[in-house]
Amino acid sequence: MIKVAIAGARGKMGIAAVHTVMKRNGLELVAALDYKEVGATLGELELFPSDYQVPIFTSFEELVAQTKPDVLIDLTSPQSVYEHTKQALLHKVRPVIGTTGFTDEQLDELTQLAQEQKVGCIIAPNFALGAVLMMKFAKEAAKYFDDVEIIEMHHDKKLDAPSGTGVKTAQMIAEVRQVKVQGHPDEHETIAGSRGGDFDGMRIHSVRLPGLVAHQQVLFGGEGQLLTIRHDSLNRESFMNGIVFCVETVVGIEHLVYGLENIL
Ligand SMILES: NC(=O)C1=CN([C@@H]2O[C@H](COP(=O)(O)OP(=O)(O)OC[C@H]3O[C@@H](n4cnc5c(N)ncnc54)[C@H](OP(=O)(O)O)[C@@H]3O)[C@@H](O)[C@H]2O)C=CC1
Ligand SMILES: O=C(O)C1=N[C@H](C(=O)O)C[C@H](O)C1
Repeated sequence: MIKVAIAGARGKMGIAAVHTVMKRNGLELVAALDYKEVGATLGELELFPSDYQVPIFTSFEELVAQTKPDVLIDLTSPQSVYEHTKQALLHKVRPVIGTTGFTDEQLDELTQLAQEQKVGCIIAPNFALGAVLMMKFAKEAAKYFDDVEIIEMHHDKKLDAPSGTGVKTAQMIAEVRQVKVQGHPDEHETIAGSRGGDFDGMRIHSVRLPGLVAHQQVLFGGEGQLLTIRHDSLNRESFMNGIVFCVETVVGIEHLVYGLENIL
């Protein structure tokens, strides 16, 4: 039995993850980590059935001492995720991280820490299988098309831009594409930001609208042709198989993995 703790259990992703872990054979939800006092157990919150007698902690040290989790799933916010991941690694609790918004420096530090601690850690900018395939296909296409624009579209409650998936897509493409400044060399923005974020000359555009969940198009342009690779997550269930896969995988590794494409 893998003992799991969840940070962010009250959130959109957290609620779905709590139900997923509670129902999954071989996983046991032993604790929730919150930053404010919201109740003694998840079952006391209106969000969950009353028989979800999972204790809620605001102190990670107490959570570890009392419930001894094997894995911490983090689905919180860009502000808290780095510290949660670091604390988990220091306590030898394996992090499975869905929260996005890491800086490159933070990823480097956590990679090093996981190595030193010999503790498995998975940071997955996107848990949905289709999104991982979209990124892989985009990397393949970029070998042949070096003009590319990424359009990521999310619900309007999202805190970080560009999305973790948008950044990861650009990073994967950059592994096979030379830096190239796109568009007209003399182009000029009459409204700042019109051409999107610049990643090695690729442009990333972030759309935020109520009604959206998580969507991305990667557009490649060539002489007389366009190639569009698109993925849509229509609900948060689309991420749950990936979370379970990561929890079951992270207990068998001793280093940090950034991106599901490296372990699928
Ligand atoms: N990797 C993937 O496949 C996916 C990743 N995500 C990412 O997951 C994260 C969460 O997304 P989502 O569920 O939509 O966001 P929500 O805002 O719905 O949920 C986040 C939850 O975390 C809580 N929270 C904030 N800070 C802390 C903290 N320090 N400790 C414990 N809980 C905390 C919030 O509480 P409160 O509101 O009271 O502050 C909230 O309940 C985002 O970074 C998002 O980008 C989302 C979907 C898929
Ligand atoms: O905030 C979200 O919703 C999502 N966040 C992740 C990201 O930033 O890429 C994954 C998915 O796109 C949903």
